[in-house]
Amino acid sequence: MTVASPIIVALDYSQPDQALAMADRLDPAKVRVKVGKELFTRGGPDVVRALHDKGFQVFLDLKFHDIPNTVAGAVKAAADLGVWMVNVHASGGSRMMLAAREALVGHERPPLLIAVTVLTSQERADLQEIGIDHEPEDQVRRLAALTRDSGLDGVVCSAREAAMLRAACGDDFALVTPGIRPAGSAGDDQRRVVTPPQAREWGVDFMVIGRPITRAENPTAAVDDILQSLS
Ligand SMILES: O=c1ccn([C@@H]2O[C@H](COP(=O)(O)O)[C@@H](O)[C@H]2O)c(=O)[nH]1
Repeated sequence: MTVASPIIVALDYSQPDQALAMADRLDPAKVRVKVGKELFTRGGPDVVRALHDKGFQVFLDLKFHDIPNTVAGAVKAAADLGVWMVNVHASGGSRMMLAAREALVGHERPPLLIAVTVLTSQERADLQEIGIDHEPEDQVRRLAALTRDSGLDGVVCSAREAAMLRAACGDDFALVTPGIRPAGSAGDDQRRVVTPPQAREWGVDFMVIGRPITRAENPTAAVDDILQSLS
């Protein structure tokens, strides 16, 4: 299935049935879906298989961050599950990312392998309390360069950093951006937020969108409205 749209819907549910019911209201020709920590911990690989059976490409967002050997094994397991994209934390360092990359060499259908830079829920004060004394943008720049030099396919960042990273890392480096909020919608726990049209203008490849779609009265219409705002 070729999906032209940049939207990845975050299926953050406590019950696999709820996630699959939401998937039934979405069109795999219009969106991809994301399985994160809560849903995967509840539903395991079966929920990913069920989404594949419904025709969706799946971003497995487990943000692996561990010693190189452990992360390599986890990334290989994700590839064996047939996911479209998987991620690690760039702050795990280059040896960890190189091991993850290496784990996919020769795989029949390797997923895109990307790394999280600075969570979109974090701002300067959050970095400061863990000993990082500079702006999120500077930390994102540093971790994106490490990710690119480790041979990964792209990063998770805020769309606020997309134009800078596009210039620094080139056109083939995937920019995957959560923290997307249509104008007027609640920011929730996100801090570095951007509207869909602005994200598009700043050059993102994929927009991860959860609550503005999954908690909308009509999720199908919410997707169509966002797509319309991008056309
Ligand atoms: O930096 C990051 C990395 C991942 N996420 C994930 O994206 C979605 C966003 O959901 P919303 O409901 O649209 O806020 C969520 O699953 C996060 O785990 C992120 O937000 N920021």
